[in-house]
Order: sequence, then structure tokens, then C-alpha cells
Amino acid sequence: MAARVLGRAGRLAAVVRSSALQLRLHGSAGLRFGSQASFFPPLGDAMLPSGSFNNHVALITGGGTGLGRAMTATLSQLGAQCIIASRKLDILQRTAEEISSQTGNKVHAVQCDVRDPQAVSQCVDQMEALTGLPDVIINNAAGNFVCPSERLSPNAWKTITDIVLNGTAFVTLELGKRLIQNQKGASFLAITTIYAESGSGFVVPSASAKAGVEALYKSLAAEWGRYGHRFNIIQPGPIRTKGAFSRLDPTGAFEKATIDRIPTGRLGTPAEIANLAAYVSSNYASWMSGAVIRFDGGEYVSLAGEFNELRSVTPDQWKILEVMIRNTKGS
Ligand SMILES: CCCCCCCCCCC/C=C\C=C\C(=O)SCCNC(=O)CCNC(=O)[C@H](O)C(C)(C)COP(=O)(O)OP(=O)(O)OC[C@H]1O[C@@H](n2cnc3c(N)ncnc32)[C@H](O)[C@@H]1OP(=O)(O)O
Ligand SMILES: NC(=O)C1=CN([C@@H]2O[C@H](COP(=O)(O)OP(=O)(O)OC[C@H]3O[C@@H](n4cnc5c(N)ncnc54)[C@H](OP(=O)(O)O)[C@@H]3O)[C@@H](O)[C@H]2O)C=CC1
Repeated sequence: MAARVLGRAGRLAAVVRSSALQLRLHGSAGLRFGSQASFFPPLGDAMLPSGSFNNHVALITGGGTGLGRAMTATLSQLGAQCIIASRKLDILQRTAEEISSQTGNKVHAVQCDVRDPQAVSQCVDQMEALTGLPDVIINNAAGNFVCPSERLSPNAWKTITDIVLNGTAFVTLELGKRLIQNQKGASFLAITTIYAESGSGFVVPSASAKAGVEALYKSLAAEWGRYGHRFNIIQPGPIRTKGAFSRLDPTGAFEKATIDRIPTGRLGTPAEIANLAAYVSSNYASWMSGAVIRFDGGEYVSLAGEFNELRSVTPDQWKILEVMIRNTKGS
């Protein structure tokens, strides 16, 4: 009997040793479970009741492309009159026409480089003439590229921080002052990123500027509630847009690894973030201010936990690891 038990233990120990070696040699390659993305299908329809933004005016910076375009489309579909502002007027005009023709609601295109406070002031003048002051302001415009920090010129640093931090501040302060003067409330939303919180190498100007935007919005949430202003932040995880992916993963080499570390097994979609932005900007969220909403399929926590790599250990490997752990005596 004892010999039988010892024999089994010996065989088990041999399996443990060989499997542990396999694990060390090959990691978990080929041992992944099937994609879990099918559990988390993205829905594309506008989530709020139709007419939720009737008689509302929304300004979306960078609204001609990518996520800004998707937010504009959703707000417009829900009844808002939108103004989209960025540098490239031709792109803005094309987007405005396409969205207007689909929703039946007017979308205005206004050229504006948010780095230039005078241009921002003129943009707001133009907006006042077209629609009056806005009820919803979405600071979405941004610039970014991956680059080792030792290769950054002073102008590269300035370019990104000017668009992201100064641009957001110029738009927010210009509109805030005029809204306060007119005793008009508004919802301000800033689009940042998950690494605004953690920091990240290779996108250091963007990380620094987005962290600044978060501090700006949290501070104003505290200060300007008394004027009827709400300030919230959405931190998106990876969502495919030409603007982001062409500058952050130009060869596409990192996309699979990115998806693999997202617990929901897929990238986000523009329509999903547009629904969240619409909710946060709507009167349904009138008690929400100073909020930082991470919207990333779980990527941030997945990157943060040092044991999360153990997801790729199979049930059979777990049996072996458990035996090894239980068999450890002493320290
Ligand atoms: C492990 C990898 C994982 C990859 C994952 C896949 C993707 C994950 C997505 C997750 C995304 C998370 C956050 C995203 C945040 C974003 O903001 S994405 C939005 C990006 N969109 C844009 O950037 C659109 C607008 N961008 C632009 O217009 C330009 O790119 C630019 C440069 C920001 C501004 O244009 P412009 O004013 O014309 O500026 P330039 O004159 O061209 O340049 C100014 C200075 O900057 C230097 N520069 C420019 N490009 C680079 C580069 N690639 N590397 C180094 N330096 C650069 C340029 O030389 C100028 O400096 P000098 O005058 O000194 O030469
Ligand atoms: N896609 C993603 O995975 C993620 C995106 N984000 C954030 O989402 C937002 C939208 O990004 P995304 O849609 O992906 O990328 P895009 O490149 O499509 O959007 C950036 C927009 O900013 C505008 N813009 C850039 N510089 C200026 C400027 N100086 N003045 C005015 N407008 C400017 C651009 O228009 P123009 O060139 O006409 O000026 C463009 O429309 C950004 O804030 C980005 O940081 C955050 C995390 C993840």
C-alpha cells in the first residue's frame, strides 16, 4: 500500500518536474482559452431615448474624425445641434454634411486650432452667432505619437502638450467665462486615456498632458458647480481609429498583444464610447460631476496586477502547481 502511494507520488513528481520545465521553456504559448469576446458583443444603437438632446447645443473638439465623429453622430441622432471644431475645415465639413443628412439635425463645422487662444475665442464668437452658447462641451481633440523620450525635441513636447492640455484649458476657460457671464449651466467632458493615471513610457508628453487635463477637470468640478457646470472625464482604452493607431502602432505589430491583455477580449468601438459620452453629457447624469470613468474592457487592471499572466495556466497545469505548492515544506 505504502509502496503504491509512494509510486504514485513519484510518478506525479516526475510529471510535475517535466510540466514545470515545459512551463519555464515555452511559457503558455498555445495554451490560451478561446476568445471571450463573444461574451461581450458591442451594441451600436444610441442608448438614450430619442430626443434626449432636443434643444441642446453641443461643441465637440476634434469632432471631424474618430471618436469625436462618433460622439457627434450619436448626439446629433439624439436631437442635439452640434458644432465640430478642429484644424482641417474640409474634413469637418464632410463629416458635418454626412451626419446632418443622416440625422436631420444641423451640424456646424468651425475651423479652430485649440493651441491658439485667439482662435479659440473666435471659434466661440462664431458659435455664439450660429447656435448660442453650448449646453455640452466635449474636449476630445488631441495629438500623440509613440517616441522614445530621448528623441523628443522641445517642439515635439510643446506640440502635444499644447494641443492636449493648453487646448483643453483654452476651450474650457473661454466657454466657462462666457457661460458664467450668461448664467448658463453646462456639462463639460474631457477624453483622456487610461495611462493618464499610471503614466506610460514612449508617450510621455501625452501622458503628462492628459494627467494635467484630469487635474483641471477635477479642480473645476469642485470650483464651478456653483455656476451650474459639471466636469467629467472618460479614460478610453484602445478603440481603433486611424488617428490613434497610425501614430501609436504604425505597423500593427502590437495589436494582437493589446487585445490579448484585455479581459473582454476585444477593442472598444466608437459607438460604445459615444453612448457613454452621451449619457455623461445628458441630463440623466445631472448628479455626476468630478467623475473619472475608465472605459477600457478591463485593460488597466489587467496590466496592473502582477499575477494576471497566470490566466494562461491550464486546469491541468494548475493541478501540478497546486501539488508543488502543497508539497513545499518550510520556508
Ligand atoms: C505597446 C504598443 C501598444 C500599441 C497599442 C495600439 C494602439 C493603442 C491605442 C490606445 C491609445 C491611447 C491613447 C491615445 C491617445 C491619443 O491622443 S490618440 C490621438 C492621436 N491623434 C492625433 O495625433 C491626431 C493629430 N496629430 C497630428 O496632427 C500630428 O501627429 C502632430 C505631430 C501631433 C501635430 O501635427 P503638427 O502640428 O503638424 O506638428 P509637426 O510640425 O508635424 O510636429 C511638431 C513637432 O513634433 C515632432 N514630431 C512629429 N512627429 C514625431 C514623431 N513621430 N516622432 C518624434 N517627433 C515627432 C516634429 O518633428 C516637430 O518637432 P521639431 O519642430 O522639433 O522637428
Ligand atoms: N482611439 C483610442 O484608442 C483612444 C483615443 N483616446 C482619445 O480619444 C480622443 C480622440 O482620439 P481619436 O479619435 O482616436 O483620434 P483622432 O486623431 O481621430 O482625433 C483627434 C482629433 O483632434 C483634432 N486635433 C488635433 N490637433 C488639433 C488642434 N491643434 N486643434 C484642434 N483640433 C485638433 C484632429 O482634427 P484636425 O486634424 O482636423 O485638427 C482630430 O479630429 C483623443 O482625446 C485621444 O487622446 C484616448 C484613448 C484611446
